[in-house]
Amino acid sequence: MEEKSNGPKEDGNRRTNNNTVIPGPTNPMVTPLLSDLYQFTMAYAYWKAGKHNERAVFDLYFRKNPFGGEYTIFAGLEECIRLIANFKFTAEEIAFIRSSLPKTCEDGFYDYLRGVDCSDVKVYAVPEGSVAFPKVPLMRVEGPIAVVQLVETPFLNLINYASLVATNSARHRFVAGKSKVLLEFGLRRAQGPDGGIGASKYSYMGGFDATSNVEAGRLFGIPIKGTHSHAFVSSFMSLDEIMEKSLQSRDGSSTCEDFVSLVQTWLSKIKWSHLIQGIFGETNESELAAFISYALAFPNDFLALVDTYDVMRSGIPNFCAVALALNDLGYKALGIRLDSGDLAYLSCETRKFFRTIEKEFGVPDFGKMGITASNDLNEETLDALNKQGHEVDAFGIGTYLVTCYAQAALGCVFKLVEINNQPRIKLSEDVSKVSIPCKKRCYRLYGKEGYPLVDIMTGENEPPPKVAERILCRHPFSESKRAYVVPQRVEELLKCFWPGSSDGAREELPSLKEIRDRCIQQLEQMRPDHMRRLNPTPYKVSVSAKLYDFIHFLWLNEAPVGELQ
Ligand SMILES: Nc1ncnc2c1ncn2[C@@H]1O[C@H](COP(=O)(O)OP(=O)(O)OP(=O)(O)O)[C@@H](O)[C@H]1O
Ligand SMILES: O=P(O)(O)OC[C@H]1O[C@H](OP(=O)(O)OP(=O)(O)O)[C@H](O)[C@@H]1O
Ligand SMILES: O=C(O)c1cccnc1
Ligand SMILES: [Mg+2]
Repeated sequence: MEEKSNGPKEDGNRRTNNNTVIPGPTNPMVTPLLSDLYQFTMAYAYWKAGKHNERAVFDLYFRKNPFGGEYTIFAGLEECIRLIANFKFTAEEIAFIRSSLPKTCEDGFYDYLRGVDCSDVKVYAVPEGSVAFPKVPLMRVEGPIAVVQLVETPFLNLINYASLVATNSARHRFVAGKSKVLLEFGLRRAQGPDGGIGASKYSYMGGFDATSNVEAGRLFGIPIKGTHSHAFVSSFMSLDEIMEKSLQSRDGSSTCEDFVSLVQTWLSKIKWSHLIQGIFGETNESELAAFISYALAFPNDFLALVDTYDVMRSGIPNFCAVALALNDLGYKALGIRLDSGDLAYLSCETRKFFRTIEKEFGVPDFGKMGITASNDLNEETLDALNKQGHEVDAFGIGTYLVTCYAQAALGCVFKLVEINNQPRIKLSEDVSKVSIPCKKRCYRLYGKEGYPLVDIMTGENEPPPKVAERILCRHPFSESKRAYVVPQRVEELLKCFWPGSSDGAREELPSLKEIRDRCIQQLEQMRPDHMRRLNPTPYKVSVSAKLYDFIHFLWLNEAPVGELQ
């Protein structure tokens, strides 16, 4: 009989050497089989050649920042650590691999796979939520070559979209400005369930405030927020539909028996008021019925979608009538949502209307009523709205954010940089695709004004850059590009997040909120010219003089000399 399961622990979660439990990946589809077939065929060929336990070092990095920008947010690390902490093939998985590889593959390989885990693997990484730059390793994965290659594909899968959408979120936040509320509304348009969950998690990490995705709220503790849809408004036909018309005052001291009449009285007062007279005539009654019903359901959280029929002639006056009636009973309405039309113009007109109400009826703060806008928003439309001037307090953003419409993928790669202590290089006609060999250390050097100046990679055994000591930073491939830097602060970038079963210390996995705070803090400390949307200044990524010389020595060594006939 086949053994039932050889998973790590009865509860499926792996206990680490410092005895904390690291749960499995959030998505149960993330298993050791969530990899490319070629990782398994190579594993077999390594095993057959007796090479499978050779010690390899791989770097995971990207070559170019996304969205035409000059920075990237690193995200997805925790899910990678969850995968390797629990990396173990089940009997069923091994049976499937056996059925998928050629019959000629020897049984010993499957015995080997049965014993594979990541206790001999080490993962060094930049903390999740960090601002990161091209070519600098986001992760360095060391271990037996066959095992490390098996995790290449899931690691890239877990990092690429996560980092792309976190960066997209940070870019939307940058344009919207700190004071605006950003709501992620993308679940319905996301690339499947995992795309939707990932979008909510990593948009929050990148600086969004909340999501409409309830499951993401449950899984990650992200604040969940929402309004209502046009369907709710158009489902009502008339005020006669409202059967239960009473509403208790907020403090419970009295009850308004006919809230509908109270609203109608207010609508009439608004219509004939001195400052508003003539702006609107008859509003849409079915819309009013929808608003009243929503207010009766949520007197403390009343919010209305005002663009189903006509924003200024119906939605806004109807909303104000309900909000004023609620105000009589001690409740404070939250505001409105605009989902079509010219959002700059409509938000300004709406604000004027609210201020007029405040003045006319002496209701404090009515002019500050919340205005949410949505409808195919993206970086460009946010920028256009800013330039025109608008009165929106919160933006609901879906499709463009979660699908990363402006750029399909980040393009992180996983490259072998060392095997059995021998540095390896991958050459290319395209210099930007030449890999940087060696097991490396990476540092961020900060200048006098507190901004990061340059990232520098050195060989593993080189002495680290020191504060107040001049160091030569060289472009990895361009001979003439170099600069001396005297750092005021030196930050080592790669930290050990998975020491395997070795005694090394392991960085704790921070909460999502802590990662988000780190991300926001890191973005704030960047020099503004790296962050601007139009022609941002590239951030410098460099290597030490010693590593530079070694790269070029290896390059010459590995590149065949051409022959001219
Ligand atoms: N002031 C503005 N400046 C720039 N873009 C805007 C402005 N206001 C709205 N937009 C954007 O313009 C687009 C308008 O979409 P569209 O032309 O489909 O009209 P709509 O308002 O959605 O109409 P509909 O009533 O059919 O829903 C949206 O992407 C929206 O984000
Ligand atoms: O526009 P997005 O950035 O994707 O944000 C989410 C959108 O989803 C909802 O409506 P939906 O698009 O389903 O219908 P509608 O366009 O007809 O309002 C909502 O009203 C937003 O407009
Ligand atoms: O709550 C909302 O307003 C919402 C949620 C998802 C998509 N569009 C809007
Ligand atoms: Mg839409």
